[in-house]
Amino acid sequence: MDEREFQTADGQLVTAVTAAEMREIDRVAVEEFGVTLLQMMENAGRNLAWHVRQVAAGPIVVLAGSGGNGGGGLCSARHLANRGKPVSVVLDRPPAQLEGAARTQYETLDAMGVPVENGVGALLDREADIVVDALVGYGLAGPLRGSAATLVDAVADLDATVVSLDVPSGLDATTGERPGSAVRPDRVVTLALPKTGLAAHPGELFLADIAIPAGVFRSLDLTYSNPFEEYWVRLTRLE
Ligand SMILES: NC(=O)C1=CN([C@@H]2O[C@H](COP(=O)(O)OP(=O)(O)OC[C@H]3O[C@@H](n4cnc5c(N)ncnc54)[C@H](O)[C@@H]3O)[C@@H](O)[C@H]2O)[C@@H](O)CC1
Ligand SMILES: [K+]
Repeated sequence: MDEREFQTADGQLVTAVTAAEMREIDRVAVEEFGVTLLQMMENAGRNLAWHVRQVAAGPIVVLAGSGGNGGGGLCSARHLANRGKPVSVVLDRPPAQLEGAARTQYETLDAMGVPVENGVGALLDREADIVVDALVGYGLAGPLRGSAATLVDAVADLDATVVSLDVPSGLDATTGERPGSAVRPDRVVTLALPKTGLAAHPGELFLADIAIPAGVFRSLDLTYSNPFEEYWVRLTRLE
């Protein structure tokens, strides 16, 4: 497989990475370049919110897990609420079980009065023109389980436009396999570099800038030149 799996509209090649490589990029960004997770997440959430606003008007439901992916989704809910968009959140677990960055994002939403509930009943109770899928990203371990799986199965029965953050929840970011239930989104907003598992994604794919310095990629021997004129760029599979 050609590691430069994707290209921008003007033909620039963009290297795709595995989950392990992306985890290492994140680690080096934080530990060696001093970029914090919350800084990257703010860029992820702001970019994601912009894309959500492009796909439709109407009620938005953000599905969020407890990891970095969920944190990015929760951050996008803040940006959407700040613009007066009708947004609510459904978590895959009770808020008391959130930790770290996802907890930080949740507490801000709670202070803002953005509705946050958990479980599939909360999703089915809501009108959703747009579903933001931020349950699981490259941290997927095995087939989707529990409440995340139930939520993903319920999304398949909704007549809503679905935007996934980074990778569709349930999809293996490296191989593209679906070991169990998985979201089938209309649009994916992937972060920093596309993931190898997105090669077969049939919908729209956008790459969002989370402001990782080029030196991070180069220190890991990845071919990289900044593809961003704005804060995101459309990608297509390299034929
Ligand atoms: N630079 C970074 O590190 C950033 C990462 N971000 C996002 O964070 C993600 C990586 O974060 P994490 O490493 O925390 O991992 P994830 O958030 O991708 O996955 C961890 C979460 O998924 C759940 N999970 C994993 N496997 C599951 C399964 N089989 N069934 C049900 N639930 C399952 C875990 O319980 C946990 O809630 C990326 O995909 C990216 O979208 C962004 O939010 C911003 C910046
Ligand atoms: K996701």
